[in-house]
Amino acid sequence: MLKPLLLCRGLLQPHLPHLISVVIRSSIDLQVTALRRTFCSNMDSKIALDAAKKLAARAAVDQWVTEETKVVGIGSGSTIVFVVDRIAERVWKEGALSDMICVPSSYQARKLILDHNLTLGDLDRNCRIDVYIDGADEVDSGMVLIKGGGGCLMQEKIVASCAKSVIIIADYTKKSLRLGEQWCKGIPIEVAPMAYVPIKHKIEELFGGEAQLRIALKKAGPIVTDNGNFLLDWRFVAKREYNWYEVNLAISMIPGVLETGLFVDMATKCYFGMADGTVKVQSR
Ligand SMILES: O=C[C@H](O)[C@H](O)[C@H](O)COP(=O)(O)O
Repeated sequence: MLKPLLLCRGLLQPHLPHLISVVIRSSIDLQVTALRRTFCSNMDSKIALDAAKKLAARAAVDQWVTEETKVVGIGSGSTIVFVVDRIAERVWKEGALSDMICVPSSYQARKLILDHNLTLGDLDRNCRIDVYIDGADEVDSGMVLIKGGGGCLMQEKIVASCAKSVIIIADYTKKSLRLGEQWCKGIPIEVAPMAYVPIKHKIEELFGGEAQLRIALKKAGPIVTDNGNFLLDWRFVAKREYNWYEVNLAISMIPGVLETGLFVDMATKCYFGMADGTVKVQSR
């Protein structure tokens, strides 16, 4: 029994370095193929999602930004980029909307407006907004929104509150029946930095779940919003029935809370770009 084994070892020994390198190489090849596949499927889904966002943005702008629109509020995030692109196309290629003013809801929105050579406004001079357009992280069947996934919510809510109509644009992954079905990162809450610990405990005591300070990826420490504040992401209890109007009110009343990412009774219509190339419109 031992003899054939020893014989086999003796035969294999000179080839061992080559065999080891073949095994390592094929394992690396397998990993590279797996990575390439993940990258390609991520790219595919990014392309599909961007196409859906673009569809929704175009439909919303074409329907809501007309010659009668004098002031438009510009939201923040990745979807709003397609909105500003379409507005700029209408202004610069189609010669439309010549005296329309854009009011930003964030540093990013301000930059988008300036980069597209659109007219920049502000709430001091333009506090009556015809239409506010923005993205959302999730929209439930009652059109309650979660916003702030990208760190912007306070200025968004302020600008939206000055608008006659609030139009939400999103890809199909944002549409859900209940909050938390699609968006699992929690409800963002903007808080005064000195108060984030007591606020965290109060929210958890009142409504369960866990509120976590949002930590920056490329900076040691927390994310700081455009307004110099911190963000808590409150992961609520998925199975619990919440009355979002009351939850929003109660959290807003906690000293140090500056704004919540819960937008209740604000959206007029939501435009969802769907995977099949259509646009679904949801009304309140
Ligand atoms: O903080 C960001 C804003 O509330 C965005 O509007 C929201 O996160 C949706 O962003 P996106 O269009 O990138 O999905």
